[in-house]
Amino acid sequence: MKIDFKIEHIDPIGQGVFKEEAAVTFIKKTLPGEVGVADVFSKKKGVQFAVLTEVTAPSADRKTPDCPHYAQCNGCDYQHTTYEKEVEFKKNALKRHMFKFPEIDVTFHKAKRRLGYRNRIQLHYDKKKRVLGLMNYKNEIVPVPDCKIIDPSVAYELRAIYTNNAWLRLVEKEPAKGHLELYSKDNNLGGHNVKVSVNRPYANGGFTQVNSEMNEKLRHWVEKKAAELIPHKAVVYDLFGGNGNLSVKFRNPTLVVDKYRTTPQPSGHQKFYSLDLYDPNAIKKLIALKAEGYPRPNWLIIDPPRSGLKNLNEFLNEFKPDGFIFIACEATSFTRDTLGILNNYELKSVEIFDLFPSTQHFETIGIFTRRPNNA
Ligand SMILES: C[S@@+](CC[C@H](N)C(=O)[O-])C[C@H]1O[C@@H](n2cnc3c(N)ncnc32)[C@H](O)[C@@H]1O
Repeated sequence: MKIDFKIEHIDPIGQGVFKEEAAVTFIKKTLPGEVGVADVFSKKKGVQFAVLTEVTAPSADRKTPDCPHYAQCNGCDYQHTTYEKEVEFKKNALKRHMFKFPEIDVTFHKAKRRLGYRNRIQLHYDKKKRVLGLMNYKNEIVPVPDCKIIDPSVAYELRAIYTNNAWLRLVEKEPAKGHLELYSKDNNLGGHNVKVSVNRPYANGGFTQVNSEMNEKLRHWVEKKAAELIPHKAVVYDLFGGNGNLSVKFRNPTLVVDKYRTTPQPSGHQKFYSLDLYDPNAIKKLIALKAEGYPRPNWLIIDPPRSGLKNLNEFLNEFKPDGFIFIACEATSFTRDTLGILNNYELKSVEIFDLFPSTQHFETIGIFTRRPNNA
């Protein structure tokens, strides 16, 4: 069904929002004030999603995307405007989304590079259709041989596996449909050590941040904040800590907890513990560690996957940390998980780290400290 739209604003996941009395429609790759035509592909109780077909009155902020696949591919969301505008839309979307929180300024940490930063890409394949690429909104595979957000070494390998459908050889003995992942072992730091894995779990070998340059910036920022806020001898639990990335530069004794025990970086102050933090008994298991000589935490670093940590309040009620740093990959899980704890914890600052420029994603980081009445 075709509809005429006029966009009001951009939401936290990069979609243009068009409001009418009967329905709210979300349309990607549009800009505030733009008028045009879109095709509705999903509709449920006054909420619908549409794909852009024509912009009849473009915004002055619209520009030609750098990537030739942008119109078809679902991987990027902001290449139709400048990076300055992307930054503004992301910041405004978060502020609008946090309307129930105390008025607090949001500090935005921009990326130096908007393109050529990702050190990995995961592609879907279908052998029968001889197609390899990223999914579009209809779950069809769109070939992306010239993807512009991956780093040059991954881009080089990507073009090589597309040339004469070379990828078909890689999946010869594999199921008819599946996925490939190309990843730079040098973490986009200028090397050419790109590996391809076929039908292995995503981030095979353990989670690492896809944007090494911005990850470095984030790590330094967390280190600086920890030095300012966390007393020297305080114990830190780095929950959803992966390989200890965020707490690696701390001086505090730190327990890194993650379900998928990865290769820890050698670092004297960190200990590693493998635990499913979504397990209903996770808190009990953490408490039991005391008997094994792990002191209870005074501060928490919490960096969950997109699904967030719905029972954050249970962790806080049990450990009563003096404070915690919450790092959310989704603004929606940030507000959902932390809104209910504001009686006991004060939100001191909110930052955005743009680890995923050109796309809808960004990291939202809140620092919370315990209120004096929450003994
Ligand atoms: C956003 S990453 C953050 C990792 C780490 N803080 C970093 O900066 O590299 C989320 C982490 O959660 C871990 N994870 C996913 N599900 C989990 C679970 N159920 N219990 C514990 N950890 C989990 C993943 O292995 C991953 O390391």
